[in-house]
Amino acid sequence: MSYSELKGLYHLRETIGSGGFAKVKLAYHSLTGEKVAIKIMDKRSLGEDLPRVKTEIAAMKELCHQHICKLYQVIETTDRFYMILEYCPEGELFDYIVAKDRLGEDEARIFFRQIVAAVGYIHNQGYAHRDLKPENLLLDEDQNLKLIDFGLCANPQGGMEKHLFTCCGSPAYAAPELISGKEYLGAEADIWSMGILLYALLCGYLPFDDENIPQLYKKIQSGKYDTPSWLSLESKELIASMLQVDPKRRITVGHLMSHPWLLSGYDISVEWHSKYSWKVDEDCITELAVHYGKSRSEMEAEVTLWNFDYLTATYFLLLEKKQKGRPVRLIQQT
Ligand SMILES: COc1cc(O)cc(Nc2ccc(C(=O)Nc3ccccc3)c(OCCC[NH3+])c2)c1
Repeated sequence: MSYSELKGLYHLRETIGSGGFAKVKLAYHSLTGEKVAIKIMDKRSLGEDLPRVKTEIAAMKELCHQHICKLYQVIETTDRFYMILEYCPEGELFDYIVAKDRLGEDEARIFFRQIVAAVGYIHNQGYAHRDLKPENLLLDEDQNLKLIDFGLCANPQGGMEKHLFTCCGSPAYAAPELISGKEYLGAEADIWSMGILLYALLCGYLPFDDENIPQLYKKIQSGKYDTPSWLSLESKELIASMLQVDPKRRITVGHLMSHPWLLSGYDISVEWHSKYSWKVDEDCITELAVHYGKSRSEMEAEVTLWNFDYLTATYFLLLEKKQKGRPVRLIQQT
C-alpha cells in the first residue's frame, strides 16, 4: 500500500490495530517528530457504516478534552478516510483490568473520575457517546484514560434515535430502554454503561452476562445483579444509582461528579472542564510563523480556522510538546 497522501507529512510505521472496517497504524508527524496513530478506512468496505465515520469526524472536531483521544487531522480521498489521532500506547482499559483480575477501589476511583470527566464534558457539549465500554478507553503513556470511537455518538436531545444496537458493540453495556427499542436519551444510556464499567473495574466481570442474547436481555431488563462481598457499601450504592432500570431514576453525570465515593480521598469534585482552550498558545504561533515565514497575526488567523488539516495537527502537536516540557520547535525539513 502506498498511502501517498501521507508522504512528507507523516512517516508511517507498523500496524497497531485492525478492526472491522479500519486499520490503525503508528506514525511520526514529520514536522514535530511526535508519534500519532492513523486510523485508515477504505470507503468501499465501509458500506452502510460510512455515515458513522462522518458522525464521528463531526463530533471529534467539537470535542477537545484531556480524557478524549484527540483528533489532529482528517484526510479524505476518493477511496479513503484518514483520521490522525492521539497516540495511546498503553492499550485498552479492558486488557488492563483482565491483567489485574480486578482493581482496588482507589485505583478504580482514579480511572472512574477520568471517565466521569470525559462523559461530563461530552454531555455538556450536547453529545452522548452511546458505546461506553473498556475496549473504548485507551491508556496514554502517562496511564491516563482516553475515550475513543465516537462512531455511535449522537445529540442526546435527539428523540427516538435509530435502534443502532443490532449493528455493533456488545449488548452487555446497553441500557434496558435501549434494548427494548423504546425512545431513549443517549445521555441516560451513557450513565447505565458507566455503571456497567464501574462494576467491571471493581469486580473484573460483568453484572449481566449470558451467551444467549435473549437471556442476556432478560437479565438486563430485570436490573438484578449480584454484588460480591469485597464491594464497599458506598461503591454498591454508587453502582445501584447508575444501574436503575428506569432511566428517570438514574443518577445524572452532574450528580456523579460530587458523589461521596468519587470524592473520597480527594477534596475536590471531578474537574470535567477541558484543559484545552480555543485561545491559541503564543509560543506555538511564534514557532509556526517563523517556520512558514508569516506574521504572527497571519499565522494565528490561519490556525484558528481549525480546518483539521496539517496545520491544525502541527499546532496541536507543538502544544503537546510544550505540555510535556519538550522544546516548542519544528524540525527543519531538509
Ligand atoms: C477519537 O479517537 C479515536 C477514534 C477512533 O474511532 C479510533 C481510535 N483508535 C485508536 C487511537 C489510538 C490508538 C493507539 O495509539 N494505539 C497504540 C499506540 C501504540 C502502541 C499500541 C497501540 C489505537 O490503537 C488501536 C489498538 C489498540 N487496541 C486506536 C481513536
